[in-house]
Amino acid sequence: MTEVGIDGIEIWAGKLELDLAETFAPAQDDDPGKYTKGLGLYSSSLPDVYEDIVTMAANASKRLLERKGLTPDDIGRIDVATESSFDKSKPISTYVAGCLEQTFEGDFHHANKGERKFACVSGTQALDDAYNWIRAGRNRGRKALVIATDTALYERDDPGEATQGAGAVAMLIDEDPDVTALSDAQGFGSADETDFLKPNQQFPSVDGKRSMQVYLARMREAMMDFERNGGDTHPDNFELIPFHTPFPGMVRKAAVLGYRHCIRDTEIEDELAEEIGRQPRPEAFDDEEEYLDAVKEYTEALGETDAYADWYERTVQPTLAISEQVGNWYTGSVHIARAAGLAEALEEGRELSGRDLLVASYGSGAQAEIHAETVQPGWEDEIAQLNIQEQIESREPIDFEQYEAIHDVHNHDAETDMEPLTTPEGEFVFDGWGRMGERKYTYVE
Ligand SMILES: CC(C)(COP(=O)([O-])OP(=O)([O-])OC[C@H]1O[C@@H](n2cnc3c(N)ncnc32)[C@H](O)[C@@H]1OP(=O)([O-])[O-])[C@@H](O)C(=O)NCCC(=O)NCCSC(=O)C[C@@](C)(O)CC(=O)[O-]
Repeated sequence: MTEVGIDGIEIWAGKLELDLAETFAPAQDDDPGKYTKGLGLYSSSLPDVYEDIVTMAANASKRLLERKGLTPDDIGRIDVATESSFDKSKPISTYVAGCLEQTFEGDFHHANKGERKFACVSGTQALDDAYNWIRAGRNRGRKALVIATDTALYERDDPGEATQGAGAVAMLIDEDPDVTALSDAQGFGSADETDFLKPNQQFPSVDGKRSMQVYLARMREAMMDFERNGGDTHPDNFELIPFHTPFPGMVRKAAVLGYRHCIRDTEIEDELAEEIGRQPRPEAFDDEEEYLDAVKEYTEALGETDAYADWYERTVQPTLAISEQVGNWYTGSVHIARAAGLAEALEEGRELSGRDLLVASYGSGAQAEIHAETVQPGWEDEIAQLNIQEQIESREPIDFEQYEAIHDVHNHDAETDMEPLTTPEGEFVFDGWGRMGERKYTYVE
């Protein structure tokens, strides 16, 4: 059967840079180590005055379509995943198509457009929808444009403020893809949770500590479902494991638990037995608390082993290279983790073609999804085109006062007037309001 998957990726980062250790930590009276060592974050990317989820999505998409030599006629679907939508009826994909039609010949009038919502996991769900549409043979030779775009802002002084970020990831989904082919096997872990939600409000209500527990619980469920579904989870069989990355510290916590789960009853557990013993099994304990204490002790010891450190260094650490500089991009987060991992692998000259990735997506509320992807022969050329590191380096650093003002600019309830801090060039910009309250966009040469 023809492979279906990601044929191209482009990333657009918000143009402003808030340095967490140098600028944010002192203003919050915090030790910088909380951000850099604890959360694993160095800076956040934030949108300038003229940027929003539409401009970032349209700018990433324009670059992707141009690079792939495509016209609107080649696109049969535009799916946008976001949890920062400003419109409860008109999907963001229509705004994005409107932008692109300003610069491309033709239009997207025959493309099916929509918007996906399930917190951060909706980026992966949109990918899934596109995959299923092509697999069902309803695409008539056309490709799907899947975009994950968010401005992840929290209420000022919410603990989540440290993890903010803004950016978009545009992905082209097609037959015979150049980057990765998606597998059919999937695992889900899904439950009605109230850990992070936005009931008719722009900024989330968050129970941060609980959200971390829910993330871990749903990931575990998804992993077990994936295994029941025939999915292979032997840790040595994956070159990279991109996780949803609200902040790298969260992934550090998930990775050691995942590794413990996946080495159980494998030769890796046997080889480590001499050093740290075998994993505690519940049947060996009369008391659940004693069992859980033993598991905690084993996990801490496992995290200190060379076997774990080598595995983490090879499969997980490379996926964090973008997130640690840009923060949480919600729906785009796991997709920048994939791109970061592939970009690091390319730089190191790793041969990944034909090898597998295990992709672990998550959205609060809450649902985790796990699937495998196989890296395709064209991945090196595709990944070499990414310019996200240049974007990160050329962001405009902002001081705390500017940060406070820019947070207000993007706060739907605040009235503020601020001059942009950067000058747009060759990109779509927000250009004021239309007669029905719609946002308007224009292309700046
Ligand atoms: C995550 C919290 C709760 C943390 O906020 P907090 O409570 O202010 O931070 P903390 O005090 O727990 O410190 C964070 C870590 O830094 C350490 N630390 C402290 N000081 C230092 C120091 N000097 N030197 C070194 N380390 C230091 C500290 O020990 C801790 O590490 P841990 O104990 O957890 O390993 C907050 O940022 C938050 O509420 N974030 C938003 C929610 C979130 O990101 N949850 C993640 C899971 S849910 C998810 O991923 C879904 C999401 C959020 O993306 C939304 C969606 O799906 O739509």
